[in-house]
This record gives sequence, structure tokens and C-alpha cells, in this order.
Amino acid sequence: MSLISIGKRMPAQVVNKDLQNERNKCTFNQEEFTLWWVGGEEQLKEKRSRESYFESQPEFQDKVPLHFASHQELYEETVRKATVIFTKVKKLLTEQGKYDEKKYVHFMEALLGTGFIKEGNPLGIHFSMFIPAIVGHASPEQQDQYLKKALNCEIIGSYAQTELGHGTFLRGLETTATFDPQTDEFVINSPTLTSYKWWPGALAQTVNHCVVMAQLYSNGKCYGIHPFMVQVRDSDTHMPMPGIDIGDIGDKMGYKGVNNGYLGLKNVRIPRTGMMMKNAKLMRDGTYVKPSSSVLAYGTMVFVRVIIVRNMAQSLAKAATIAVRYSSVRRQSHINPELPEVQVIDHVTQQAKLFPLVAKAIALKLTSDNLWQMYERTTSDLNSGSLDRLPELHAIACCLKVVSTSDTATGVEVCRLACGGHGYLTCANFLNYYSLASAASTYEGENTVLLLQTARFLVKMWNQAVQGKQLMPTVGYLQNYVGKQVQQFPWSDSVPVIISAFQAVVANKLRIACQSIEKRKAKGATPEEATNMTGLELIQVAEVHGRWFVLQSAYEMFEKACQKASAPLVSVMQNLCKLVVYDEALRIRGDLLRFTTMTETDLVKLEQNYEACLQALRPNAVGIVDAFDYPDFVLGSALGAYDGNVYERLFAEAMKSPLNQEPVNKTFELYLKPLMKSRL
Ligand SMILES: CCC/C=C/C(=O)SCCNC(=O)CCNC(=O)[C@H](O)C(C)(C)COP(=O)([O-])OP(=O)([O-])OC[C@H]1O[C@@H](n2cnc3c(N)ncnc32)[C@H](O)[C@@H]1OP(=O)([O-])[O-]
Ligand SMILES: Cc1cc2nc3c(=O)[nH]c(=O)nc-3n(C[C@H](O)[C@H](O)[C@H](O)COP(=O)(O)OP(=O)(O)OC[C@H]3O[C@@H](n4cnc5c(N)ncnc54)[C@H](O)[C@@H]3O)c2cc1C
Repeated sequence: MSLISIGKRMPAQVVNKDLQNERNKCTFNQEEFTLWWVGGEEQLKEKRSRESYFESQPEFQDKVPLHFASHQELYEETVRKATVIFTKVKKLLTEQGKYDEKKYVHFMEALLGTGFIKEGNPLGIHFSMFIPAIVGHASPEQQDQYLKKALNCEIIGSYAQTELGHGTFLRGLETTATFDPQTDEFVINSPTLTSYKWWPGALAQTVNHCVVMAQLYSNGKCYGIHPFMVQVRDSDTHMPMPGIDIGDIGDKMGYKGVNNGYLGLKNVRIPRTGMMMKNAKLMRDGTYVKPSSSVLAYGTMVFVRVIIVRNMAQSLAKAATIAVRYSSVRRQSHINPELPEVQVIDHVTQQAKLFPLVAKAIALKLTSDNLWQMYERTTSDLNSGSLDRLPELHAIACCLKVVSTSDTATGVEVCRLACGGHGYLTCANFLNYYSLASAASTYEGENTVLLLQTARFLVKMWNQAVQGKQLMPTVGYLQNYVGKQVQQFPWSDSVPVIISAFQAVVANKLRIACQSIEKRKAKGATPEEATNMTGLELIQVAEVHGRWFVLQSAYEMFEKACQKASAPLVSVMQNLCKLVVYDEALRIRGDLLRFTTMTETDLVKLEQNYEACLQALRPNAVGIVDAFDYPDFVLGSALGAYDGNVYERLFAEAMKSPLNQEPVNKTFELYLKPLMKSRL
């Protein structure tokens, strides 16, 4: 099959000359890159036909951009769009007969992640958490009862865990589910204001069911938090069910379409079988049957953290696409006064802002593929009763969620700045990408808290390494560093050696952190106090471990891809890999100088190598972001469109402002004129 025949979109309008020149410079076959990026011919064909289909549907065209709508109008419009999407595609899910996680995730990413609804999808949580919670927590009989209905959207649900008073410390949740043996029911209550559920997506007005996390009480004993299926609204009238107090938590920085809500429960009765019983169980007489591990109740969060890493890579790639295209069209200032003003992408400082982000987006995508494979292996082990690798998956998913969300939020902001004043306009669409990444830094486990979870695992692994025990693969490298003294790692500027130097940094910092904990304990601190006092060291260790994993994954995946790629693409891939590694290394140069044999001369060489990568990437910058293959309606940006007609698009967007629909606004008569006429 010819590489350029897979439904490639062609721009309808004349392309900006500078952008066209950039495309003419591209040294590699973009379609070959795209096939690799999306995972193959089938995936690309399916993606393009899905996008063309949705792009052509009149139901998706906004007459007025939603950022001009009120809170209520925006909600109503996003629900309309969300239901159009899912009415058209729910057949796909139910026709497959049985739940297949791989296909499901693909579907979810395709429809939720591609930006069909820029402001956030009010049915997103139904697919990203409610259905995964049923799969992860419901017994086979309960899955028969709920899963098909949920896939078919006959019931629409949310995941209600966070409360007004607690989001992080789950053992502190206050909602209670008390077993009543007389009636074989649970009675669910929110005993205090702080126990009100607060934040769950789509909870306010959209859903009629919820997986509610509550403290399970039976025979006077508390067994900790467990998931319960609760119907919160009537299926026909959508009125709140008896005992349910439910509503909207108000406007937010972003995610405005997501309809986050609150929920109070007063003596709400559900059958005993409404407790999700795949893991823990409650018998008819109130006897509690423990799960094989108490952390299985946290399973849905691991799944979503893995998915977040995938979504962040895409968001960063989209933001970088917008900024790289705009930077090729925008001309500002002279480098040579004899020549015309340059494209801003020719300023080396602009290249240093954007090109590492392009490389980082790709590295995160490759990391997410690697993480997904780990997730699949661990889930398959769990299904056959082995929990051995769950702590490792939890630890790596936590720090990768942190690195991907924080780098994406920071990266989108860098892209916005790189677009100067116009980047600040809502129609540039950085606001949506930023607020999605920024929200993801908080939800699904606040980032600092998650780094501490990774650090907790690393400390445990270090202590095991000291005892000579076998370690799990992602931390196996610690074994090489066990010993009392800081070990200087032999530096060289080859990519694999630099990646190993990250291991040396983690191991040595971890050794020091563990020593700090021990010293603090020796001075009388409890283990928890000593850990809290060592918090700053611990989060640094966890973050570098996450960054090492990103680099290692990217390196291995690039190497694999290079074995099959054409020579021009190999050269592009090798440069991208070097760029992301050098960029990350320069960010931790202080640690490298401290824990490796790197000298001042080596550092200068690293900086020169980094600059050489920027220069090498320059002719292919537009080619690479084009090869990400995001159609204009998915990017949703006046600055990043394929044709590069930036100024025409900015003008057209301004014309949509409601304030431009009449020559004089009423505030003139009401306020301005009286002000001008008033005499003191
Ligand atoms: C579109 C998106 C919408 C958003 C939705 C949401 O936000 S929904 C709301 C999202 N909300 C959040 O994400 C809330 C964030 N908060 C949390 O996830 C937890 O409460 C916590 C992990 C912070 C602490 O919990 P704790 O005080 O119970 O824990 P502890 O520190 O005492 O550790 C006990 C043991 O458990 C282990 N372990 C812990 N988690 C997992 C796991 N998932 N898997 C496996 N293992 C796990 C841990 O390693 C430790 O093992 P060790 O060392 O003993 O062998
Ligand atoms: C857009 C959005 C969507 C959401 N969707 C949902 C949803 O669908 N369902 C749901 O149940 N929830 C949802 N949430 C809630 C979200 O999961 C929580 O807000 C999140 O887990 C953080 O908890 P918190 O708000 O209690 O923060 P807090 O824990 O109060 O954090 C406040 C500060 O305290 C620090 N801190 C807290 N504990 C520790 C500690 N142990 N060590 C060190 N520092 C600590 C944190 O680092 C942070 O700096 C959503 C939130 C947002 C913003």
C-alpha cells in the first residue's frame, strides 16, 4: 500500500507561504512517521475516517464559540454534543458483545481524548471511571447487571470518592454504608457537611448512578472504604432519589463542560448486593470477607493514572503543533539587518522553548505505551490471583502521572508564551490544554502526594536491596548502588550512559534520604515524623526516578522503531531521542555534577550537543508536528491551523464576539455617557 494513500486530508485553502516552505524542507516521509505515531495502517485509517465523519457532522459546529456562553448554556451545549457522539458510537461498544479493555481504551481515547468537546465532556467520567470501576470492582453477576447497561448508556454514572473534607487521605473519608441485617440492605449516610461528596465529574445534573466510596460498617465494626452502586436520580424523571441531595459545585478554572457536583446521602437504602463484590464481600449474615489485598479498592485510580499519561502526551503534542506552526508563520525582528524580518522559529531561544517539547511529547507517548504494557501484564497477574507486581505498577504510575501532568502544564504555558500576545487569546486554545493538564496535576491523586507514594516504594526497595533481596525490574538498578558511600558514576556523553547516570542520581539521592530518615529516627522522631521531615529529598528522588523511566522507555522504543524505519526517519528519531535526553540531563545538571564524574568541560559539551540537536531539528519541525496528524477541528486553534492563515483566522474569531454584533453597546447610554456628562 502506498504510504500517502490512507485518507490524507488536504487543506481547502491556500497555505501560508512560509509554512509551505517549511513543508518543502522536510527531509523524511511524514506518512511513515504518522503510521509509527498512531500504531499502524489500520489505526490510521480508522482514525482518519472517524475524524472526517465527526468533522462533517453539522451537530458539531459551534455557531458561537462556547467560551462566550454562560455556565448553564455551556453545560447544555456540551451535553448535547456528548450525547450526539455517544448515540452514534455506543453501538460499537455493545456490538462487541463482551468488554475488551484494549478496544475499550482505544474507543475512550478516540472519543474523549481527541478534543471533540474542547471544554470537557460531561459524559467523560462515565467512560473513564464509572465503567472501569464496574469492571474493577463488580463481581461477575454484578457485571452482568450493570456493565452492558452502562456501555449502552442505559444508566449513566460517576465515580464519587472525594468529599468536601478529604480527597487525598482516603482512610479519612466520612460517608458511611452500614449494613442492616434485618432488611439485607446498606444504609448510606453523609453524617457531616465535610462528608458531602464534592468534585465528582458529571455528578451535578448528568448522571443517574454513582459508584460511591464509603466506610463499610457491619455488626458495629468498620472495615474501611468500599465501592457501592447508588442510584442518585430517577431513570425516567431524572429527579433526585429519596434521601439524595445533589447539585453543581459552581464555575471552575477549566473543564467547564464537566459538570462536577456535590452529593449528600441521608438514610439512602441499597440492597446488600449493591456493594461491589469482586474483591471484598459481605455475606447475608453480615460477615465480612476480606479481599486478597486492601489496596484493590484503589484499583480504578491506577487505571486512570495510566490513562492520564497517554492523554498528556497527546495534549502536549497538540500544544506544540500550534506553537511550531505559528512560529513559522509569525515574522518578528531582524537577525541580519540587510534581510527581511525572520520567522520567529529562527530565534534560537524560540527553538529552545519549542523543540524539546516536541521531543518530550513523543517521549511521553512512548512511555505511556510501555506503561500500558506493564498495566496489562499486572492486570492479567491480578486476574490469576497474583498481586506481586501491583506495588511496582502503582509506584511507577504515580510518578509518571506527576511528570506527565506537570511537564504538560508547564509545556503548554511555554507554548502560549512562545505565541506572544496572540497566545493569550482564548481562540488560540492554550487555555483548554493548560486547564486540562493543570486539573490532572490535582485529580486522581495530588501530584506531591503521588511522588511521596513512589518514594515510599523506593525507600522500601532500597532497604530490600541492602538486605540483598531481589528487586522488581523497574528498580533493579538500585542493587548496583548498595553500599555506604556515595558512588561517582563514570560520565560520558553517549545517550545510554546519560540515561544510566539518572539511575546513579536516583540511587545516591535515595541513599542519602534513607540515611536522613534513620538519623531523624535516631534523634527520637517516629518513622512517620522522620519521613515527613525528609519529604523534600523524597519527592526529588521520586521525580528523577520517573524521569529516568521516561528516558529509558523512549530510548528503547526509538531504538526498536529505528530498526524498521527508512534512513531519513532514523536520523530524525535519533535526533529527537538525543534532544529529550540532553534536555532532561541539563535540567538536573547540579545532581549530575554531584553524583557523576561530569566536569565543567563535559557540561559545556552537553550544552553544545543540545544546541546541535535544536539546529538539526529546525528543518523538520513543521514536518514532525504535521506528522502528528491532528486535524484543525481537533486542535481548535486559530494559531495552529494547517493552512497557517493566522491573521485571517484571528480576525474571523474576533468577529464572533457578541460585543461585535451591534455598533454601540447599551453600557454607553447607561454608564459611559453619564460619566462623561457628570459635573463635580
Ligand atoms: C477524568 C478524571 C476525573 C478525576 C477523578 C478523580 O480524581 S477520582 C478521585 C481520585 N482520588 C485520589 O487519587 C486520592 C489519592 N489518594 C490515594 O490514592 C491514597 O489515599 C494514598 C495513596 C495517598 C494514601 O492511602 P493510604 O493512606 O491508604 O495508603 P498508605 O500511604 O498508608 O499506603 C498503604 C499501602 O497501599 C499502597 N497503595 C496506595 N495506593 C495504592 C494503589 N492505588 N494501588 C496499589 N497500592 C496502593 C501503598 O503503596 C502502601 O503500600 P505499602 O507500602 O504499605 O506496601
Ligand atoms: C477537575 C477535577 C475533577 C475531579 N474529579 C473527581 C471525580 O470525578 N471524582 C472524585 O471523587 N474526585 C474528583 N476530583 C477530586 C480530586 O481527586 C481531589 O481534589 C484530589 O485527589 C486532591 O485531593 P484534595 O482536594 O483533598 O487535596 P488536599 O489533599 O487537601 O491537598 C492540598 C495540599 O495538601 C498537600 N497534602 C495533602 N496531603 C499530603 C500528604 N500526605 N503529604 C504531603 N502533602 C500533602 C497537597 O500536596 C496539596 O498541596 C476532581 C478534582 C478536580 C480538580
